[in-house]
Amino acid sequence: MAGAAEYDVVVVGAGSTGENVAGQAVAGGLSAVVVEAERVGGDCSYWACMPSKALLRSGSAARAARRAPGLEVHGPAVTDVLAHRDQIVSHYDDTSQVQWLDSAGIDLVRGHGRLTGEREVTVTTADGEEQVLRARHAVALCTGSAALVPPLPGLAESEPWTSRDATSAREVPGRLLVVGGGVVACEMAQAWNDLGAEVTVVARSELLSSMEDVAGRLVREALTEYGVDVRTGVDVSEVRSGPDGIQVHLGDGSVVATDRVLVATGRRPRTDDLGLETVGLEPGSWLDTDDTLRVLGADGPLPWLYAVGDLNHRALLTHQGKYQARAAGDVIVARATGATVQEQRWGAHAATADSVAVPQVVFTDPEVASVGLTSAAAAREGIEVRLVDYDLASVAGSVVHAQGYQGWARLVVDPQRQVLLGATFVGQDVAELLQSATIAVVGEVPLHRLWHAVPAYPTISEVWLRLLDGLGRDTALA
Ligand SMILES: Cc1cc2nc3c(=O)[nH]c(=O)nc-3n(C[C@H](O)[C@H](O)[C@H](O)COP(=O)(O)OP(=O)(O)OC[C@H]3O[C@@H](n4cnc5c(N)ncnc54)[C@H](O)[C@@H]3O)c2cc1C
Ligand SMILES: NC(=O)c1ccc[n+]([C@@H]2O[C@H](COP(=O)([O-])OP(=O)(O)OC[C@H]3O[C@@H](n4cnc5c(N)ncnc54)[C@H](O)[C@@H]3O)[C@@H](O)[C@H]2O)c1
Repeated sequence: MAGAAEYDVVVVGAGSTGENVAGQAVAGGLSAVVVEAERVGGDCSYWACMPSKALLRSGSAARAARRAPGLEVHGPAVTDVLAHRDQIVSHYDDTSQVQWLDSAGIDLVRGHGRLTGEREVTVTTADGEEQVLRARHAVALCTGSAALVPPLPGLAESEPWTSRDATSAREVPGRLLVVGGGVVACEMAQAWNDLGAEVTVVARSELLSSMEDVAGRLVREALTEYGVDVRTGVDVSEVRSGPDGIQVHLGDGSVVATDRVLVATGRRPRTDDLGLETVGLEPGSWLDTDDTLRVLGADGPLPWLYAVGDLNHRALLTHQGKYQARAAGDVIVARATGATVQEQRWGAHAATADSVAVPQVVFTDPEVASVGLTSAAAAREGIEVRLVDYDLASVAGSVVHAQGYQGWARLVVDPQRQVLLGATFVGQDVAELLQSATIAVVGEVPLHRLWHAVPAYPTISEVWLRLLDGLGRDTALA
C-alpha cells in the first residue's frame, strides 16, 4: 500500500457532478483529488444524456423536415446515426475530460473508492493496489446511480438491456420490448423505433406519470402513430427465454414475443460498495442531505461528508447535479476558510431549486418540457392552485413552424401570491421555451409584470400571451 496522500477535498466519482464539485473547490483555493472507477465524465457523457440525445436527434429532425412543405426526406440511416452517437461519446475515450481535470489543477486517482473512516477514502486500483486519501476538510460522494432491475421471474435469464445497453448498442434489435413508462422508456422507445426496431412499451401506469397527465397522453398517442405498441396499466408477470426468442407474459394474460427486453424501471444509488458502514450509514441507501448537500446521519449533518448528484435522490438530472456541485464546492470552501455560509433559501450555498423549480425536457417527439409543480404535485402538497391551459396548435408561431403542429401548454399559478409555481409545454421544439418558465418560477415574477414580457410574433413563445389571456386581463393590475 502506498503512503496516504492528503488533500483539502476528496471527491469520489468523476461524473458531471464530481468534476464540478472538485472544480469549484479548486477555484476557491483548495486542493482536490477525484477518484474514478470507470470513465471521467460519468454516465451523462457515455451512457445517458449525450448518447441518448444523439440517437434521438435524426429521427426528430427527419419528422420536423417532413412537416415543412417542399422537402424530401429519407432516413434516418442507422449506420450514420450510430456513428454520430459514437462521435458524441468520444468513442468511449475520456482523454479530453482528463485534460480538463489537468487544466483545472485537479488530481485524478483511477480505481474504486470506499470510505474507510472519517475523512478517509481508500482506493483499490485495477491491479489491486490500495491508495489511502485523507481529506483535511471534506469528502464528497458523487457516485451516481445505476439501473434498477426488478426481480421479475425469468427477467435476468433473458439478459435484458439496461439504459447503458440501450444507449451503446451497435445493432438494431428486430423486436424490442421496453418495461417501464418513465423518461428512459419513452426516449428509448422513440429512438429505437425511429431506427427500425418493432417496439412494444409495457407500462404499469400512463406514460410519464410524474408529469402532467396530458403530456403522457400526447406522447403515447404520438408513439402509437409512429408504430410503437404502447400498453399502459399492465405489469410484466414473467419472462420466458427459449431458442425462438423471448416471450413476455403480461398481467392481463397476453404474451408478447420479442428479441430483446429493455428494463427502464428507475434507478438505484451506487452506494452499496462505498464503505458507508464505516461511518454509521446504511450501504445501498440513497443519502439524505441538508440543502448544503451535507449527508444527514442519525444526529444531524456530518460536518465533513457531502453527497452530491444522483445518489442523494433530490433530482436525478445532470443539470441539477451540476447546480448542487456549485453550491457544495463553494460551501466547502466557505466552511474551510471561515467565510459566511449562505444556507438560507435561495442563498448561494443552498440547492433550493431542487425542491421548487427542477426543469426537465423529455426528448420524445413531441418534446415535453416542464418545471416546478404539476397540478397533481400541488394537490398532494395541499396547495390550492389555478390552472390555465392552451392548445399550442393555435399559436401563430406553431402554425408557421410545422404543418399539423400538435401541442399543449399549462401554467400552474399561485392565486394568492399571483406567481407561477409550474409550467409544462408539449410539442415540437418546445425545449428552448423552458428556461423562460424556469426564470419566471425561480424569480417569482409577479403575473402583472409577466404581461410586460412581450413574446415576439410569430414565435411559439407567443403561447405565453395566450396563457396570460386565459388568466384574465385583471392579472395585469399591479
Ligand atoms: C438513459 C438516460 C438518459 C438520461 N438523459 C438525461 C438528460 O437528457 N438530461 C439530464 O439532465 N439527465 C439525464 N439523465 C440523468 C443523468 O444521466 C444523471 O442525472 C447524471 O448522469 C448523474 O450524474 P452524477 O455525477 O450524479 O453520476 P454519474 O454520472 O453516474 O457519475 C458517477 C461516477 O462515479 C463513478 N463511481 C461510482 N462508484 C464509484 C466508486 N466507488 N469509486 C470511484 N468511482 C465511482 C462512476 O464510474 C461514475 O463515473 C439520463 C439518465 C439516463 C439513464
Ligand atoms: N431527458 C431527461 O431528462 C432524462 C432522460 C432519461 C432519464 N432521465 C432521468 O433518469 C432517471 C431514470 O429514468 P427512468 O425512466 O429509468 O426512471 P423513472 O423513475 O422516470 O421511471 C420508472 C418507470 O418504471 C415503472 N416501474 C417501476 N418498477 C416497475 C416494475 N417492476 N415493472 C414495471 N414498471 C415499473 C414506473 O412506474 C415508471 O414508469 C429519472 O430520474 C430521469 O429523470 C432523464
